[in-house]
Amino acid sequence: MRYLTAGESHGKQLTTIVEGVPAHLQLTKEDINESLIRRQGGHGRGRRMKIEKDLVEITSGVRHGYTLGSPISLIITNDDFKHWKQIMDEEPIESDEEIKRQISKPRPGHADLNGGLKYDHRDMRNVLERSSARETAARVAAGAVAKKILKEIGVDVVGYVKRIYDVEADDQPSMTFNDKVEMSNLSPVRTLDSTKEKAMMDAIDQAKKDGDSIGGVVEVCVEGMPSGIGSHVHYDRKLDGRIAGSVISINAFKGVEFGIGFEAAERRGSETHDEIYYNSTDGYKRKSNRLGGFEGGMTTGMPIIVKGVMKPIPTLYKPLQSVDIETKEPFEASIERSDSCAVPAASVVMEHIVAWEVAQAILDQFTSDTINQLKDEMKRYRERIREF
Ligand SMILES: Cc1cc2nc3c(=O)[nH]c(=O)nc-3n(C[C@H](O)[C@H](O)[C@H](O)COP(=O)(O)O)c2cc1C
Ligand SMILES: C=C(O[C@@H]1CC(C(=O)O)=C[C@@H](OP(=O)(O)O)[C@H]1O)C(=O)O
Repeated sequence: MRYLTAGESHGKQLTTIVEGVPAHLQLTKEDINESLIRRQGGHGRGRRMKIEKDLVEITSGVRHGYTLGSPISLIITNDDFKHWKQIMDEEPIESDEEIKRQISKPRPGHADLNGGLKYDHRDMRNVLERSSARETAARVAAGAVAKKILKEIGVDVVGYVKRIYDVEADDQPSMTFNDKVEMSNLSPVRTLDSTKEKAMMDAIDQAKKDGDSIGGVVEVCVEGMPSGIGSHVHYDRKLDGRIAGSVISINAFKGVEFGIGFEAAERRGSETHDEIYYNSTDGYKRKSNRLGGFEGGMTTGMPIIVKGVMKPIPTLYKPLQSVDIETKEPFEASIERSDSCAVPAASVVMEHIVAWEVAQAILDQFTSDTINQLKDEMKRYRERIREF
């Protein structure tokens, strides 16, 4: 299974093409819209999210509510396009006024300067339109399809906010999967403790008031995975590696860890590894899950627990220093609108990105022309490893 996305932030639409989805999977636009709407939520978003109402149109690959096995194309319209028609027009530039609107002032923390240098775009709008995290809506649409496949084989994925700036969400060892699902319902930030929710929102509001921005940590949990998904035999088949790369590819994500992650550096081996036991009902199990569900690039059968850290949003009302590429003179970047914190929204993005990687690894491993073939193969595999 693979996917491609296309679309500029203020262009007409975002397009996702998903290829390799098993036939006969029940899929409606509502399945995808639920995810898209969640991604638009969260405290700290700017004015753009008031303009957009992300709803998908399925234009191929699905008929009468079921996948055909052919490529699925998904369209999300940018409602803001109506305000940008002239700026985003594909026709050649005609007026001097349009030339004057070109962006020659790269913003620190964005792709503007590097992309301008690489692609020889002196109008850096040609870079920022595609580097914008607007693209994550298209990726969430693909992830929503992946989540539908996973649901059929008893695998659930959920993402939630773990930390915003200096406020850590509760980390109760007794936290159930349902608690995590509860935390994933942004309203507009969700933790199990309303005082923490308020503290997170206060931190976001304070940063905004100061003309600044803040980041945080997102956690994703995958339940219901059998052991042995992924592979140790080649670097690019290691599922933890694929997930890590994919998480870092989310705009503004700077770090990733599985289970105890970086804390492993401060622990002894006896306090790090997950001991194995066996019982005939469950097969091979672990007494702990410190390594977040991975050994040797393959799943251990314990929940996958993966965290990603998001840097503070780079566009600030309190401007940062940069250089105008036309005059080579310093300037201070001023802005019209921006998110001040997008960690809650990013928790939805990361959930869908992890779901995609997990589903893709499963489809690589099992025959999956039809969803029933996949279900049968997974069932047989689960039985085999239980008795192994
Ligand atoms: C959901 C989401 C929303 C974002 N919103 C903004 C924003 O409003 N303003 C901004 O400057 N950056 C925003 N970003 C971050 C930038 O897209 C990102 O920092 C930039 O593309 C550079 O990529 P890099 O940080 O990965 O190097 C957002 C990121 C995500 C995931
Ligand atoms: C549009 C989305 O996020 C955008 C991501 C983004 C950026 O620079 O990454 C900048 C902002 O866009 P604009 O400049 O149009 O206000 C965000 O709103 C979205 O998440 O759908």
